[in-house]
Amino acid sequence: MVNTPAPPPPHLVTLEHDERFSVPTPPSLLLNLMPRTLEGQITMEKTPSYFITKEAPRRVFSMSRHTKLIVVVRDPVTRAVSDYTQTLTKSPGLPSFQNLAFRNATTGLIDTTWSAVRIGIYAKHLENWLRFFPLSRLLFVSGERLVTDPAGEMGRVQDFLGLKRVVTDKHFYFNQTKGFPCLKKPEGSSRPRCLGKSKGRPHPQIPSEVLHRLRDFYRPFNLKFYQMTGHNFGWD
Ligand SMILES: Nc1ncnc2c1ncn2[C@@H]1O[C@H](COP(=O)(O)OS(=O)(=O)O)[C@@H](OP(=O)(O)O)[C@H]1O
Repeated sequence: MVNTPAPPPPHLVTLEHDERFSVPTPPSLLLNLMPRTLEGQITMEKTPSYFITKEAPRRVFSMSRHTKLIVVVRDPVTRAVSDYTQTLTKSPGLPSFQNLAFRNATTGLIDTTWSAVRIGIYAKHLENWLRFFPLSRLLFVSGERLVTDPAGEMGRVQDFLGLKRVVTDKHFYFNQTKGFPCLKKPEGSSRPRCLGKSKGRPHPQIPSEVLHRLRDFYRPFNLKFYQMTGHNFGWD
């Protein structure tokens, strides 16, 4: 969520506020939580759960209708497995992925109340945002391209925010050990930096028929999402 001042000459991204694990905040409080923003600065706030929270679009709109919204999306099947992997590290006794994903294993009925499944129905969540914000206020960043072409995706982000393209190819290198792109020289440091251990973890092996069933489930929602955004993310 990016709060930009109305006349936009911004050239600087300044502050980030991560509320991932907190309850959604009402608009009046939301604004109070934001740091003061000088002209020419952009305040960024990062709360992944806002995209899927029913009340969030109205609240963000009431706070500022000029807010720009950036959503990173990846193949919902991989996303579900990634989500499961993260929960598994916190609760090692968790039932298997397929136990949680299916309401009925025999019929293959998917359990859409399981958050790891529900979050990936992007078209449904986007509908809620489009009641308040025009599509032009939203940027969808491809999680896959963020790995294969981080500078390209960051280029789109900078353009969307009306920033000069400062972050380019020369800021990234591919780290063979991590298996992901990393920053060559983060701000204020002379040493390269990759994302932490909790990003890019190996996923458990999920039976292929389970993944196949899940892929079938998501297909219509993905197609709807491509139509709504005008962007084919290539997940099918
Ligand atoms: N450069 C780089 N380094 C490491 N990981 C990368 C990178 N770019 C994207 N990814 C993918 O980001 C996934 C983690 O994202 P999260 O959704 O957990 O991030 S966040 O908590 O919302 O910030 C994480 O998912 P997992 O692979 O399931 O761990 C990665 O695949």
